[in-house]
Amino acid sequence: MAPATPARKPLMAGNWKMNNNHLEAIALVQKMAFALKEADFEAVDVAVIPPFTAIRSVQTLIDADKYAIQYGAQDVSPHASGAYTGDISAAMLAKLRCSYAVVGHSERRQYHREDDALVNAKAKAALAADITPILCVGEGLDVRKAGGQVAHVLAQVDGALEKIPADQVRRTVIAYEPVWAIGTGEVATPQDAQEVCAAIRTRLAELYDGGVADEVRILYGGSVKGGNVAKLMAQADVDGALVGGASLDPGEFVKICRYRDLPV
Ligand SMILES: O=C[C@H](O)COP(=O)(O)O
Repeated sequence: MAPATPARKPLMAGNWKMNNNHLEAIALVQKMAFALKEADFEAVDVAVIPPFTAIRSVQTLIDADKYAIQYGAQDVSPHASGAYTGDISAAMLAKLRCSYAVVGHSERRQYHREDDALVNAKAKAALAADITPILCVGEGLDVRKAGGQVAHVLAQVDGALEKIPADQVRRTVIAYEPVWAIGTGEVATPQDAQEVCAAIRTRLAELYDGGVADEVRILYGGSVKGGNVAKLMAQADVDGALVGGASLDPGEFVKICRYRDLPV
C-alpha cells in the first residue's frame, strides 16, 4: 500500500486507562506541554485519553494555556440519552470538545463483553456527534499462534464498520492492538504490525475505495515505547500509536511523539 502521505498525519494517542485523578491529569498534561514544541505538533497529532473524571480538567487546562494537545474519552455510550446508568453520551463528550472516543478496546471487549455490534453502535454514536472513533481491533495469542490474525482482525473491522458511510469512515482512526502485546512488554515486530495494518487498509479499499483507504489513519498499539516506536513508524501502513503504560510517563511519551528523531 502507499506510504504515509501528509494526508495521514501521524497520531500518537496516550490511553491512560484507569490511571490519574483530575489533579494528576493536570500535572501530566502540563509536563507534556512544557516538553513538546511547535515543530512536534506540526509533525504529529498528540492526544491524551484520560478517564472521564479528568476530561473537564484537561479541557480547561488546554483551553486556558492554548496547548495544541488533543484529548478524548476511553469509551462512549451507544445511546443518545436516558436511563443508562453509568453511561456517558457522545453529546456529553462533544460538549467537552473531545476529539476522540476509543471504541472496542480489548479490555472493554474482555471485561465488559463488548461485541462487534456494540462497537459498531458506539462508533456510530461518536461519529454522529463529530467525534473521531479510535476503533480498536486485535487478536488474542491463540489466534496469533494459529496464524489467524488477519482473518480475525478483518472480521472485527467488517463488524465495527457495518453501515457506516465512506464520509464517516474517512475520519475514523483504527488501532491494531494485538491482545498478547498489551501491557506485556512483548511488542509485535514491525513486520507483524505492518502485515495486519496493510491488510486493514486493503479491506478499507474493498469496502469503500482507495481514497478512503489512503485517508484512514491506522495505529499500532501494544507495549509501544521510545525504544521500539521508530521501527514501527517506519512501516508504510502504521500511522501512529495507541500507547498505554508508556503514556503515563511524560518523558517516555514525549520521546514516542518525537520518534522521527530516534534511530530506526
Ligand atoms: O490502549 C493502549 C493499549 O492497550 C496498549 O497498552 P500498553 O502500551 O500498555 O501495552
